[in-house]
Amino acid sequence: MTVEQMIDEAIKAREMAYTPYSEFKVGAALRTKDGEVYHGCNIENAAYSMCNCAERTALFHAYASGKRVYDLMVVVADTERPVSPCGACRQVLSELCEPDMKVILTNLQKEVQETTVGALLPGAFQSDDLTKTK
Ligand SMILES: O=c1ccn([C@H]2C[C@H](O)[C@@H](CO)O2)c(=O)[nH]1
Ligand SMILES: [Zn+2]
Repeated sequence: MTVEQMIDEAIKAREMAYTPYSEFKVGAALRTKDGEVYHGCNIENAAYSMCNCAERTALFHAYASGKRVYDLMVVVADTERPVSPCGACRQVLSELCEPDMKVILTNLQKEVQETTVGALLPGAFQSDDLTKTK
């Protein structure tokens, strides 16, 4: 699937969002190395801290389906500039995706900002940071 098709997939995924509190819909499309596409949308909750972002929905869907290697995520929202992923999603992406994986941030006008997982969160907390002194 091309980048242009992936953007359209993320736009379609956005329509599935459940956002009664923020009314801010976000969509994500994650392409696996073997060419499959997993969709995500944000899903909110009356207990606000339980809201799950589109990026994590897509990644957890792919991971739970047994897919482990990804080469592109597209994220879209109805924003003036390409949408900016939150810190929690940057952290989760840095755990489960390669640092050089491409991430395309966009909006409904299809203005594109291209970045990578590593560039989104330099200095991410990683498993080797769990090493204790004794
Ligand atoms: O990159 C982003 C930014 C925000 N949200 C969601 C979380 C919440 O449901 C709403 C407002 O923050 O948008 C995402 O899904 N992805
Ligand atoms: Zn997020």
